[in-house]
Amino acid sequence: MDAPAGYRDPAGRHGAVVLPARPEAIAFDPTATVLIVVDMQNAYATKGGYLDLAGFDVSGTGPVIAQITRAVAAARAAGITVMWFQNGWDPDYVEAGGPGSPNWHKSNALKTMRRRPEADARLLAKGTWDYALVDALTPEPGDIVLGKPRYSGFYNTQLDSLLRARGVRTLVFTGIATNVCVESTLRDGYHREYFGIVLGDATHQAGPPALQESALLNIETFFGWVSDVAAFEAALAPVVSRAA
Ligand SMILES: NC(=O)N/C=C\C(=O)O
Repeated sequence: MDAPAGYRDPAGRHGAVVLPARPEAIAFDPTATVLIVVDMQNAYATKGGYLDLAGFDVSGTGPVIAQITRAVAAARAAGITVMWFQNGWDPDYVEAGGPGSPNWHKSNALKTMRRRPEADARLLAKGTWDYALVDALTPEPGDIVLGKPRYSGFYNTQLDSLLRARGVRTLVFTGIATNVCVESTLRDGYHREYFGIVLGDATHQAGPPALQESALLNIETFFGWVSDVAAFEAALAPVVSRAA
């Protein structure tokens, strides 16, 4: 949907499109927006990957992959940069931190490897199948692929510089897990003055379904906006047809 004449996005710019969302519609300028695909790695979305081995249900991730495919296509057609996050560490797990790091104690990947020695040195290690993006989702030239060592994409990465250098103000999120890396990154973005939007049907939780609901409710209440893929496609349609 095009914005009403003279409409400015929340940062005061013209040229915005308006996305129906909860708790209210949000305007964004496609030229100042990135679509972020969070951690769509085998670890999080494929049976036999980390989450599955750690006992989380990944049976619902197929539809999420399909929705992300649609969101990525819509973003590309509208000229929106697509960023792919990959969560994990070097093969020696130096970046994971040792017992002096809370990550060593809380990461269910590290805990699973300690509990299940047969999985050792496989989970979330760069260069492994577990770390790789799922086959169905492939970055293209012009996309940005960013590794990250903790839940938030802002922590110890170049994300903020990459966004600021491109004049980005709005982050549209898809991926896994809604309640962990999506929410952590969106919250960190909020504190850095980025507008965060989650396409809820292109995300999946780690844990019981109630966590999906509560993460989205928390985000829409305190940190950002929640919409869906069909609304994102429809909002961008005029931009795409102008570009064609
Ligand atoms: N990508 C994520 O949201 N990760 C969630 C849990 C983990 O990495 O242990």
